[in-house]
Amino acid sequence: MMASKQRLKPNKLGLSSSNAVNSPSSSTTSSSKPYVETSIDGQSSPASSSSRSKPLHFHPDSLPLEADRSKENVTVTVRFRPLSPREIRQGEEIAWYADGETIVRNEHNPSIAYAYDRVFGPTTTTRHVYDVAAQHIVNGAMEGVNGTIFAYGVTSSGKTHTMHGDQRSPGIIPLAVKDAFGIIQETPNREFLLRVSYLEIYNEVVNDLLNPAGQNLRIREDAQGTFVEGVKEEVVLSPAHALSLIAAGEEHRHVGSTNFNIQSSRSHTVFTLTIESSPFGENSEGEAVTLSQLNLIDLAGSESSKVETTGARRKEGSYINKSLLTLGTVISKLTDGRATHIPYRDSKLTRLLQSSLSGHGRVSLICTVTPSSSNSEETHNTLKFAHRAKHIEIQAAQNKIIDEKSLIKKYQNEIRRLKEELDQLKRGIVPVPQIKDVPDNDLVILKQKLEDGQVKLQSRLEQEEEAKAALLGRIQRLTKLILVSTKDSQSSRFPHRAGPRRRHSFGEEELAYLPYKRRDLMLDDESSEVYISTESNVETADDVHKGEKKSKKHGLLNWLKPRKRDSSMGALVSTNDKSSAAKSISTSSTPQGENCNFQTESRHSQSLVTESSPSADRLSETREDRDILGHETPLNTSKSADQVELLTEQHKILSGEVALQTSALRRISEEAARNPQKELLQVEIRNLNEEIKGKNEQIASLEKQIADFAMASQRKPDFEASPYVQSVDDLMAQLNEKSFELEVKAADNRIIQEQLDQKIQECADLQGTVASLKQQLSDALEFGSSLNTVGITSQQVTERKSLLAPISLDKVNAKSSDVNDALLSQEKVYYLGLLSFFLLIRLYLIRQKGPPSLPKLSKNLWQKNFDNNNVVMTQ
Ligand SMILES: Nc1ncnc2c1ncn2[C@@H]1O[C@H](COP(=O)(O)OP(=O)(O)OP(=O)(O)O)[C@@H](O)[C@H]1O
Repeated sequence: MMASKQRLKPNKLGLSSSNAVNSPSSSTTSSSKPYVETSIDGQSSPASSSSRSKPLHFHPDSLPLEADRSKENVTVTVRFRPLSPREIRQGEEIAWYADGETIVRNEHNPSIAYAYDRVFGPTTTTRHVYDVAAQHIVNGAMEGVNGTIFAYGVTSSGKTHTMHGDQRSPGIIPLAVKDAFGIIQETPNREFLLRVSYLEIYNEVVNDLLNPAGQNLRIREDAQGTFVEGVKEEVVLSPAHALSLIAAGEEHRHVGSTNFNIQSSRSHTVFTLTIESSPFGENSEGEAVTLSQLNLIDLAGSESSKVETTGARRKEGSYINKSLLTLGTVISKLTDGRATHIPYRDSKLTRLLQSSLSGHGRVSLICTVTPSSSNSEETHNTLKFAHRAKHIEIQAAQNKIIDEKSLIKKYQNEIRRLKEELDQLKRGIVPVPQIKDVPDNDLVILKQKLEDGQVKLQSRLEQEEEAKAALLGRIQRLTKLILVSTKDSQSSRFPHRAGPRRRHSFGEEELAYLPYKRRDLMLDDESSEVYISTESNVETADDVHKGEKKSKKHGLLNWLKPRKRDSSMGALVSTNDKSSAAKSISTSSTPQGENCNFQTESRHSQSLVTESSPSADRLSETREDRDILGHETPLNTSKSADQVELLTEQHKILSGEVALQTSALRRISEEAARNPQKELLQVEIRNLNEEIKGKNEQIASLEKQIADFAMASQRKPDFEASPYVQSVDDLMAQLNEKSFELEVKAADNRIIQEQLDQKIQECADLQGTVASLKQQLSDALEFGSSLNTVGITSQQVTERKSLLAPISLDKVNAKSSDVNDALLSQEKVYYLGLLSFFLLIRLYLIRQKGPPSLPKLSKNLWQKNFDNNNVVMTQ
């Protein structure tokens, strides 16, 4: 309908539609053609004001570090959507139409017309809109120039369709994300770090869509402009990764049903891609970093007072209208040379867009409009808004580099520092002193030394291994975040991306993050096919389908390899080395991915990597895998850990996908329950169920692989080849040898020790005997007084006592043989003394009583003997 309308109304100015542009440069120059028709508000058309836009080419090497400012205007385009089934049924007429490529004209009053950089009719595909209205902004952002693209229009005019799109027609956001990664792929001489944030402004409150805890965030300002404090930023590694984050964020976005749109956006969303890049390769150290932001904004739609809303919807609507009104005022003031105060602070939206609107980056405004007569007034307001915006001048400049703010610099520095630490650690492994030189005479000391050495060595090795593993892990994690092209910068045929860029079709896993059919659920939308009936849309669907077919099982999740490892991390594999086929693991996380089984791939055709075919993507994956699995790389020490990390990463992503699809399934099932007649929903449910099943199978397979890796790495340590391991091996051999010698000597030692123990025991026994004898002696001495009578003086007793003085156990222990000798001689003396003592007592008793049987003669003789004996004893 609209298409035919457009044909019926040829361009009055003869602007041929063959001028259709495919490049941003032509898009901005297209409006330089004179167009003097006066618009309804009496202003001259803004068409000519954009002529200062310059074509953009990406020459990373020639990027000036200082700002290269040139004046240009906001790119303003208008996109018509087709009449909706409801509007058709209600017999709505067309009130506005696209007259050629740059003019919007009023059907009822043809003199009312506005010119823009480009006007897209209802049959135009989002891809085409992207090429004209967005690609140059994305290019600029990748060069270091901030960019903002936003869709503005009344409710249900097609903003979300344009910015997000669905699986059949991906929107500006997924296309921009895809393009950003495509640019990295084709820029081998720079390395990039990409991170994303996603927030919404709902009822004048800023919420973080990537972090449900981040509610009511504050907008702050610093030298670089306004920013949201505490918003979560995620480093992204692939288009699918970024899109999965958006999809997850969308789950938290406020949407609600209105009279016009069953899924109307009730909040403005801002998706920000922060891009850092620095030269890559030799001698790039210390080079400057560019940092820029690409803001992709899906505004909530302004609502006409005719819309019957109540309660929460009305409140939301008034917040939405107020913020859009402020946006309009800000834009008016910006274009009014006399305005002194720009009311950015009057709404969160304008406050957030302050840097962009005040001319510090490129801006593309895509105004979505409906042709229907019932919305004629709102459409006219949108057109006037777009008209005003066209006058905003911008001075886009490449961002100055602020090192402290640059994450890529921080990571690069940290990687460098960690590598130095790692080198130091490697150098620090010195062989332990040669224990052969230790004299053998002191067995105990030797044994002690060896034991100490063994313990120390063991703990030192453990510590060093832990430190090394931690360092390597950190280096790898950081390195993975920095993206570089899989192209060889030396051999690249296009060292500086010039000419038309290849177009990357969407792989299935990227599409998986887009709604199957996002918002074709307009009220009374009976035939969802109405919107895809135009030839261009069919073409898109075909494109996508072809893309799907081509990239089936060869998704682009790991489309780019993370930064190549440099020599200290492990040399890059020679991609031309056909001889060494490497075992590779599929890193695809496509729903129909190949279960990550090992497969052999020859490492040929580096050039293929530069092609856009999914197989090329596949090759880049393979190359990454080789780096990780790398039989060639000295990073063997961590390959298993890497693989497990990779598989775990895939596991996480797949689990995320399953969670998302499960929630989509829930929503669609609810919808199907409400509309049982809609067969399409049933088909969708079946498809989703199958996909979820397939992914669950993949998850199970990944889990198995992770477990297998864990077991394999336990069985086979990876340290075999390193010099570190060799020195450890030498030490262990030495240690074993010495341990054996020690065993032998320890056995001898044990025997000697046993003998010694025996002697000590004997001495102890003797000492016991001595003690008991001493006791007896002291008992006997209690008879001291009576001893005097037999002629033994106390001095004599003392002398004898000293003869029997206690024998120190310590002395015995120190010199056991001497002690034994001494004891023996002391024993003799002691026993003699004792014997004499008993004899004396006996004599004394005999003398007192006399033996009853002794004859007198004998008695005298005994007395004589006693006297003699007494003389002997006293002498
Ligand atoms: N160019 C288009 N081609 C086909 N269908 C479109 C187009 N633009 C919008 N639609 C359809 O129109 C409906 C409303 O679009 P959409 O939800 O994108 O509007 P919106 O401006 O974002 O609305 P709101 O402000 O209420 O969120 C959707 O069903 C969408 O699929």
